[in-house]
Amino acid sequence: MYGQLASPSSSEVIEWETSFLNPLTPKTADVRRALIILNQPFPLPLLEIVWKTCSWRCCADGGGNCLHDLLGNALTENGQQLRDLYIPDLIKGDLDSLRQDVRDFYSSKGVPILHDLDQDSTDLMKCVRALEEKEIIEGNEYEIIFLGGLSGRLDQTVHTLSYLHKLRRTRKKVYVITDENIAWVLDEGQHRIRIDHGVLGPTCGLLPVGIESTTLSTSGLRWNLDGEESSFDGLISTSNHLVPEEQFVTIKTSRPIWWCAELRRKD
Ligand SMILES: Nc1ncnc2c1ncn2[C@@H]1O[C@H](COP(=O)(O)OP(=O)(O)OP(=O)(O)O)[C@@H](O)[C@H]1O
Ligand SMILES: Cc1ncc(C[n+]2csc(CCO)c2C)c(N)n1
Repeated sequence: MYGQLASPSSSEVIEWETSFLNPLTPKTADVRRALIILNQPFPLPLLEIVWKTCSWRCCADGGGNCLHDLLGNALTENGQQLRDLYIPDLIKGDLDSLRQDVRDFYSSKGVPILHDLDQDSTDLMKCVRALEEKEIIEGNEYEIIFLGGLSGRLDQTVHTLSYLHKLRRTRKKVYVITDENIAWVLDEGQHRIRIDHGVLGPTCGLLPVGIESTTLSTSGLRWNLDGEESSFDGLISTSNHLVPEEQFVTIKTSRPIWWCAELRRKD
Protein backbone atom coordinates (compact mmCIF):
# COMPACT_ATOMS: atom_id res chain seq x y z
CA MET A 1 0.00 0.00 0.00
CA TYR A 2 3.10 2.22 0.30
CA GLY A 3 2.94 5.23 -2.03
CA GLN A 4 -0.82 4.97 -2.54
CA LEU A 5 -3.47 7.12 -0.98
CA ALA A 6 -4.35 5.95 2.50
CA SER A 7 -8.04 6.95 2.39
CA PRO A 8 -10.32 4.11 3.43
CA SER A 9 -13.06 2.76 1.18
CA SER A 10 -16.54 3.54 2.51
CA SER A 11 -17.29 0.10 3.98
CA GLU A 12 -13.88 -0.59 5.51
CA VAL A 13 -13.53 -0.43 9.29
CA ILE A 14 -10.11 0.86 10.31
CA GLU A 15 -8.79 -0.95 13.37
CA TRP A 16 -6.68 0.91 15.94
CA GLU A 17 -4.93 -0.27 19.05
CA THR A 18 -2.34 1.18 21.39
CA SER A 19 -0.77 -1.97 22.80
CA PHE A 20 2.64 -0.47 21.95
CA LEU A 21 2.10 1.81 24.96
CA ASN A 22 1.92 -1.17 27.27
CA PRO A 23 5.47 -2.13 28.34
CA LEU A 24 4.34 -5.76 28.70
CA THR A 25 3.49 -6.06 24.99
CA PRO A 26 6.20 -7.92 23.05
CA LYS A 27 7.58 -6.06 20.02
CA THR A 28 6.04 -7.33 16.79
CA ALA A 29 8.29 -7.66 13.78
CA ASP A 30 5.50 -6.94 11.29
CA VAL A 31 4.95 -3.29 12.31
CA ARG A 32 7.76 -0.79 11.92
CA ARG A 33 7.51 2.42 13.87
CA ALA A 34 9.42 5.66 13.69
CA LEU A 35 9.82 7.99 16.66
CA ILE A 36 10.18 11.73 16.06
CA ILE A 37 11.12 13.60 19.23
CA LEU A 38 9.98 17.24 19.23
CA ASN A 39 11.28 20.11 21.31
CA GLN A 40 9.00 19.67 24.30
CA PRO A 41 9.53 18.16 27.72
CA PHE A 42 8.49 14.53 28.28
CA PRO A 43 8.95 12.13 31.19
CA LEU A 44 11.50 9.28 31.19
CA PRO A 45 8.95 6.43 31.61
CA LEU A 46 7.18 7.63 28.45
CA LEU A 47 10.46 7.85 26.54
CA GLU A 48 11.35 4.29 27.60
CA ILE A 49 8.05 2.99 26.24
CA VAL A 50 8.02 4.79 22.89
CA TRP A 51 11.76 4.25 22.31
CA LYS A 52 11.37 0.49 22.71
CA THR A 53 8.48 0.23 20.29
CA CYS A 54 10.27 2.15 17.50
CA SER A 55 13.09 0.93 15.28
CA TRP A 56 14.05 4.35 13.88
CA ARG A 57 14.40 7.39 16.12
CA CYS A 58 14.90 10.97 15.06
CA CYS A 59 15.14 14.26 16.95
CA ALA A 60 13.67 17.39 15.41
CA ASP A 61 16.31 20.04 16.12
CA GLY A 62 15.83 21.07 19.79
CA GLY A 63 14.21 17.68 20.43
CA GLY A 64 17.84 16.58 20.76
CA ASN A 65 18.26 18.91 23.76
CA CYS A 66 15.18 17.40 25.42
CA LEU A 67 16.49 13.86 24.97
CA HIS A 68 19.99 14.76 26.15
CA ASP A 69 18.85 16.77 29.18
CA LEU A 70 16.22 14.29 30.32
CA LEU A 71 18.79 11.50 30.53
CA GLY A 72 21.34 13.73 32.29
CA ASN A 73 24.30 11.85 33.73
CA ALA A 74 22.15 9.05 35.13
CA LEU A 75 23.70 5.59 35.24
CA THR A 76 22.05 2.23 34.66
CA GLU A 77 22.26 -0.56 37.26
CA ASN A 78 25.38 -1.78 35.42
CA GLY A 79 27.06 1.60 35.75
CA GLN A 80 26.52 2.46 32.07
CA GLN A 81 25.57 6.01 31.05
CA LEU A 82 21.81 5.97 30.40
CA ARG A 83 22.36 8.54 27.66
CA ASP A 84 24.40 6.01 25.69
CA LEU A 85 21.39 3.69 25.50
CA TYR A 86 19.25 6.34 23.82
CA ILE A 87 21.24 7.38 20.77
CA PRO A 88 18.96 8.58 17.94
CA ASP A 89 19.44 7.58 14.30
CA LEU A 90 19.21 11.18 13.12
CA ILE A 91 18.93 14.79 14.26
CA LYS A 92 17.47 17.12 11.64
CA GLY A 93 16.20 20.68 11.37
CA ASP A 94 17.32 24.23 10.83
CA LEU A 95 19.42 23.69 13.96
CA ASP A 96 18.60 27.03 15.56
CA SER A 97 17.60 25.25 18.78
CA LEU A 98 20.10 22.38 19.06
CA ARG A 99 22.74 23.42 21.63
CA GLN A 100 26.40 23.10 20.71
CA ASP A 101 27.18 20.72 23.62
CA VAL A 102 24.29 18.45 22.58
CA ARG A 103 25.39 18.57 18.96
CA ASP A 104 28.96 17.69 19.96
CA PHE A 105 27.78 14.83 22.18
CA TYR A 106 25.61 13.15 19.53
CA SER A 107 28.17 13.82 16.77
CA SER A 108 30.76 12.04 18.90
CA LYS A 109 28.38 9.06 19.03
CA GLY A 110 28.16 8.99 15.22
CA VAL A 111 24.65 10.46 14.88
CA PRO A 112 24.13 12.20 11.51
CA ILE A 113 23.10 15.81 12.10
CA LEU A 114 21.35 17.25 9.05
CA HIS A 115 21.13 20.99 8.62
CA ASP A 116 18.09 21.86 6.48
CA LEU A 117 17.72 25.60 6.01
CA ASP A 118 14.32 25.54 4.26
CA GLN A 119 12.31 28.40 5.74
CA ASP A 120 8.97 27.10 4.43
CA SER A 121 8.90 23.82 6.33
CA THR A 122 9.14 23.13 10.04
CA ASP A 123 11.60 20.80 11.74
CA LEU A 124 8.76 18.34 12.21
CA MET A 125 8.16 18.24 8.44
CA LYS A 126 11.89 17.97 7.76
CA CYS A 127 12.08 14.83 9.90
CA VAL A 128 9.10 13.26 8.14
CA ARG A 129 10.83 13.97 4.84
CA ALA A 130 13.91 12.11 6.10
CA LEU A 131 11.69 9.17 7.03
CA GLU A 132 10.03 9.23 3.61
CA GLU A 133 13.46 8.98 1.96
CA LYS A 134 14.26 5.98 4.14
CA GLU A 135 10.91 4.39 3.28
CA ILE A 136 11.53 4.77 -0.44
CA ILE A 137 14.85 2.94 -0.05
CA GLU A 138 13.35 0.21 2.15
CA GLY A 139 10.00 -0.06 0.34
CA ASN A 140 8.07 -0.09 3.64
CA GLU A 141 5.82 2.39 5.38
CA TYR A 142 6.47 3.07 9.06
CA GLU A 143 3.90 4.06 11.62
CA ILE A 144 4.96 7.40 13.12
CA ILE A 145 4.95 8.45 16.76
CA PHE A 146 5.54 12.14 17.44
CA LEU A 147 6.63 12.74 21.00
CA GLY A 148 5.31 16.22 21.94
CA GLY A 149 3.82 18.92 19.75
CA LEU A 150 0.39 19.45 21.31
CA SER A 151 1.19 21.97 24.01
CA GLY A 152 3.44 24.99 24.47
CA ARG A 153 3.42 27.42 21.56
CA LEU A 154 -0.04 27.74 20.01
CA ASP A 155 1.30 28.17 16.45
CA GLN A 156 3.28 24.93 16.81
CA THR A 157 0.30 23.13 18.34
CA VAL A 158 -1.98 24.16 15.48
CA HIS A 159 0.76 23.19 13.03
CA THR A 160 0.83 19.69 14.57
CA LEU A 161 -2.96 19.45 14.32
CA SER A 162 -2.90 20.58 10.70
CA TYR A 163 0.09 18.46 9.67
CA LEU A 164 -1.39 15.17 10.89
CA HIS A 165 -4.71 16.11 9.30
CA LYS A 166 -2.87 16.39 5.97
CA LEU A 167 -0.69 13.30 6.53
CA ARG A 168 -3.83 11.13 6.72
CA ARG A 169 -3.99 11.34 2.94
CA THR A 170 -0.67 9.63 2.41
CA ARG A 171 0.04 7.62 5.56
CA LYS A 172 -1.89 4.97 7.46
CA LYS A 173 -0.99 5.48 11.11
CA VAL A 174 0.44 8.59 12.75
CA TYR A 175 0.16 9.23 16.49
CA VAL A 176 1.06 12.15 18.74
CA ILE A 177 1.97 11.30 22.31
CA THR A 178 2.51 13.74 25.15
CA ASP A 179 2.79 13.10 28.86
CA GLU A 180 -0.99 13.42 29.14
CA ASN A 181 -2.48 12.26 25.82
CA ILE A 182 -2.34 10.05 22.84
CA ALA A 183 -4.09 11.53 19.84
CA TRP A 184 -4.45 10.89 16.13
CA VAL A 185 -6.60 11.74 13.12
CA LEU A 186 -9.49 9.48 12.17
CA ASP A 187 -10.20 9.86 8.47
CA GLU A 188 -13.75 9.97 7.24
CA GLY A 189 -15.27 6.50 7.55
CA GLN A 190 -15.59 3.87 10.26
CA HIS A 191 -13.10 3.14 13.01
CA ARG A 192 -12.78 0.65 15.83
CA ILE A 193 -10.35 1.43 18.64
CA ARG A 194 -9.32 -1.32 21.06
CA ILE A 195 -9.13 0.22 24.51
CA ASP A 196 -6.47 -0.89 26.97
CA HIS A 197 -7.95 0.55 30.15
CA GLY A 198 -4.66 0.05 31.95
CA VAL A 199 -3.08 2.59 29.63
CA LEU A 200 -5.89 4.87 28.41
CA GLY A 201 -8.47 6.92 30.22
CA PRO A 202 -10.62 7.93 31.75
CA THR A 203 -11.21 10.94 29.49
CA CYS A 204 -11.26 11.24 25.72
CA GLY A 205 -12.45 13.63 23.02
CA LEU A 206 -13.64 13.80 19.42
CA LEU A 207 -12.47 17.08 17.95
CA PRO A 208 -13.74 18.55 14.66
CA VAL A 209 -10.59 20.54 13.87
CA GLY A 210 -9.91 21.77 10.32
CA ILE A 211 -13.36 20.87 8.98
CA GLU A 212 -16.62 22.75 8.66
CA SER A 213 -18.58 20.01 10.44
CA THR A 214 -18.99 16.24 10.67
CA THR A 215 -21.74 13.76 11.41
CA LEU A 216 -20.72 11.43 14.26
CA SER A 217 -21.99 8.10 15.55
CA THR A 218 -20.14 6.34 18.35
CA SER A 219 -20.33 3.39 20.72
CA GLY A 220 -18.36 2.48 23.82
CA LEU A 221 -18.31 5.99 25.30
CA ARG A 222 -20.02 7.40 28.36
CA TRP A 223 -21.70 10.06 26.16
CA ASN A 224 -22.27 8.54 22.72
CA LEU A 225 -23.29 10.42 19.61
CA ASP A 226 -25.98 9.11 17.29
CA GLY A 227 -25.69 10.74 13.89
CA GLU A 228 -25.23 14.13 15.47
CA GLU A 229 -23.55 17.09 13.84
CA SER A 230 -20.28 18.19 15.45
CA SER A 231 -18.42 21.38 14.56
CA PHE A 232 -15.99 23.89 16.01
CA ASP A 233 -18.82 26.38 15.95
CA GLY A 234 -21.27 23.97 17.59
CA LEU A 235 -21.16 20.68 19.50
CA ILE A 236 -17.72 19.27 20.39
CA SER A 237 -17.34 16.08 22.41
CA THR A 238 -14.69 17.03 24.96
CA SER A 239 -14.30 15.53 28.45
CA ASN A 240 -16.03 12.36 27.26
CA HIS A 241 -15.25 9.13 29.15
CA LEU A 242 -14.18 5.64 28.19
CA VAL A 243 -16.44 3.02 29.77
CA PRO A 244 -14.46 0.47 31.83
CA GLU A 245 -16.67 -2.44 30.68
CA GLU A 246 -16.21 -1.66 26.97
CA GLN A 247 -13.26 -3.20 25.12
CA PHE A 248 -13.81 -1.12 21.98
CA VAL A 249 -14.86 2.35 20.97
CA THR A 250 -16.38 2.64 17.50
CA ILE A 251 -16.60 5.92 15.65
CA LYS A 252 -18.26 6.70 12.35
CA THR A 253 -17.45 10.14 11.00
CA SER A 254 -18.36 11.81 7.72
CA ARG A 255 -15.23 14.03 7.81
CA PRO A 256 -11.74 13.67 9.35
CA ILE A 257 -11.58 14.39 13.08
CA TRP A 258 -9.02 14.34 15.85
CA TRP A 259 -9.45 11.63 18.48
CA CYS A 260 -7.63 11.95 21.80
CA ALA A 261 -7.48 9.84 24.94
CA GLU A 262 -5.88 10.59 28.26
CA LEU A 263 -2.86 8.51 29.25
CA ARG A 264 -3.07 7.01 32.73
CA ARG A 265 -0.34 8.22 35.02
CA LYS A 266 2.17 5.59 36.04
CA ASP A 267 2.92 7.03 39.51
N1 LIG B 1 6.41 25.13 22.20
C1 LIG B 1 6.13 24.14 21.36
N2 LIG B 1 4.90 23.63 21.29
C2 LIG B 1 4.62 22.61 20.44
N3 LIG B 1 5.54 22.05 19.62
C3 LIG B 1 6.77 22.52 19.65
C4 LIG B 1 7.13 23.59 20.51
N4 LIG B 1 8.43 23.88 20.31
C5 LIG B 1 8.86 23.02 19.38
N5 LIG B 1 7.88 22.20 18.97
C6 LIG B 1 8.01 21.12 17.97
O1 LIG B 1 9.34 20.66 17.98
C7 LIG B 1 9.97 20.86 16.70
C8 LIG B 1 11.40 21.30 16.91
O2 LIG B 1 11.37 22.49 17.66
P1 LIG B 1 12.55 23.56 17.73
O3 LIG B 1 12.35 24.39 18.95
O4 LIG B 1 13.83 22.86 17.58
O5 LIG B 1 12.37 24.42 16.46
P2 LIG B 1 11.60 25.76 16.18
O6 LIG B 1 12.57 26.61 15.52
O7 LIG B 1 10.85 26.30 17.36
O8 LIG B 1 10.55 25.14 15.22
P3 LIG B 1 10.51 25.16 13.64
O9 LIG B 1 11.92 25.45 13.18
O10 LIG B 1 10.05 23.82 13.24
O11 LIG B 1 9.54 26.24 13.36
C9 LIG B 1 9.10 21.90 15.99
O12 LIG B 1 9.13 21.73 14.60
C10 LIG B 1 7.73 21.63 16.57
O13 LIG B 1 7.09 20.59 15.86
C1 LIG C 1 3.45 32.24 5.05
C2 LIG C 1 4.63 31.88 5.90
N1 LIG C 1 4.54 32.09 7.23
C3 LIG C 1 5.58 31.78 8.02
C4 LIG C 1 6.75 31.29 7.48
C5 LIG C 1 7.91 31.04 8.39
N2 LIG C 1 8.30 29.68 8.52
C6 LIG C 1 7.48 28.64 8.34
S1 LIG C 1 8.29 27.16 8.54
C7 LIG C 1 9.72 27.95 8.95
C8 LIG C 1 10.95 27.18 9.28
C9 LIG C 1 11.15 27.07 10.71
O1 LIG C 1 12.26 26.25 10.95
C10 LIG C 1 9.58 29.32 8.91
C11 LIG C 1 10.64 30.32 9.24
C12 LIG C 1 6.80 31.07 6.08
N3 LIG C 1 7.89 30.54 5.45
N4 LIG C 1 5.72 31.36 5.31
